[in-house]
Parts: sequence; C-alpha cells; structure tokens
Amino acid sequence: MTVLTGTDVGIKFGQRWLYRHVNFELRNQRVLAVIGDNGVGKTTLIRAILEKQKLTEGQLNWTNQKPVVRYVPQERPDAQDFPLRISEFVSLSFDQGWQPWQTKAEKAQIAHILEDTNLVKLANRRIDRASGGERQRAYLAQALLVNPGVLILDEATANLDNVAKYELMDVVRHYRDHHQLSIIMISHDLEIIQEYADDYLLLKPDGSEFGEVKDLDVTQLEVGNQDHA
Ligand SMILES: Nc1ncnc2c1ncn2[C@@H]1O[C@H](COP(=O)(O)OP(=O)(O)OP(=O)(O)O)[C@@H](O)[C@H]1O
Repeated sequence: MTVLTGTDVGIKFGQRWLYRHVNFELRNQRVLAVIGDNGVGKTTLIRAILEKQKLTEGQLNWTNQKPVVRYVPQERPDAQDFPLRISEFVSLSFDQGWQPWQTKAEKAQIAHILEDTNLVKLANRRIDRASGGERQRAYLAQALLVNPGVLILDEATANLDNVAKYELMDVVRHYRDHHQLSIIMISHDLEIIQEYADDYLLLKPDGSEFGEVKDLDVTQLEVGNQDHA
C-alpha cells in the first residue's frame, strides 16, 4: 500500500529550479532512501513533506489521513548540552499539557521504547555523557514514543562509527518490522542504503529516478563519496 505519493514535484528558489518532475511513492512499512548530490535538494523535499516548504508545482498526497510524522535529525557533536537523563529526554515527546507528571500508561510506553531502542541499561545516563550512537538512539526513541506512521531519518548515521550505525539501523528495521511504520531516510552512505532501504529516490537537477534499491546501479552514483562523517 502507498502511504505518500509525490507527483511531478517541482521547487524553485528565485529564478532557479532545484528540480522538476520528481515522482515517487512511500510504501507502507518500507524504507525509502532519498539520495543525490550535495545541494540537490534532499532536505528541501523533506521540509516540503513536513509542510515547512511550499511546492512550486506538483503534489504530495497522503493516501489516507495524514499520519503522525516524526523527524530524527543528524547527530551533531555540538548537540550535547542537555543536562537530562536519557529517559527524561525521551519522555519530552509527550505533550504533558497541564499535567506535569507521567501516567502509568506513559511510563509503560517509555519503558517499552527504551527496550526497543536498546537503551534500558542507559536510561539514567545523562544524554550529554552518552556516546554519539547512544544519543542518536535516544533521538530515535523520542521520535518513536508517539507511535508515528512515518519516520524521517536525516543523515542519522552520518557521524557514527560502523558499529553504531549498524546498531541504529538494526533497531530501526526491527521496529519497522513490528509496527505500521514507513521510513524516509536521507543518506549518502551506499552500504547503509543497500543494506536497509527498500526503495530509492534519486534527485537530480533535471528530474528524479525512483525504484527498488535492488535495481539501483550504484556504479553510476557518486553519493558514497560525499558522506559528512
Ligand atoms: N529557502 C531557501 N531559499 C533559497 N535557497 C534555498 C532555500 N532553502 C534551500 N535553498 C538552497 O537549495 C539547495 C538545496 O538545499 P538542500 O539543503 O535541500 O540540499 P541537500 O540535497 O539536502 O544538501 P546536502 O546533501 O548538502 O545536505 C541549496 O543550494 C540551498 O542553498
């Protein structure tokens, strides 16, 4: 089943088209990798999906009601200033409104998500003292806490070492296998794309290419040389 369809999407800044005629589908419980050269407009497309950027032409259509969409940012070495424990950081996702404490059900949900993201033993660790991989899993846990239908990973593995990036993606895949979750992943890492993505959207200034990763001819791409890591 298709969750989101992009039809002839085009975005123009001033007189310059980033791209036109971008066509893709995000399918249920699949991972869509958005790839392309630096500056081609991957983040801009994600911003459009998050309704923070208007399309100049074309359409983005959710098949059913728009699901809850959550965004996991890139791990940044300078984003370590939270004096919070990992469990507290994860629970920030709850909109607690007038009630500043957690209900039993919310506590159970947090416990579940910490388990799903391999963070149980680290629940009391301060997030600013956690490793990059642990912190990234905490961002992921925070995003998953509200049971989103769509998860967006924005170069989530870019600053992680090999062990940490495979651990993160294994957690993502395992969670996806057991929930109604579809994933959009911006990445420059061809190994990660080939291992974890099902479909790809290659953005190019003159259009786009969409298909299954198993049919992607990686020898045609240079995206692997441009990782920010
Ligand atoms: N609001 C804006 N106004 C004008 N230009 C913009 C705006 N937002 C983005 N751009 C330009 O659009 C281009 C695409 O940016 P974007 O960040 O989407 O690329 P990207 O593919 O995600 O790049 P990278 O791989 O380097 O992260 C860049 O040249 C950027 O400077």
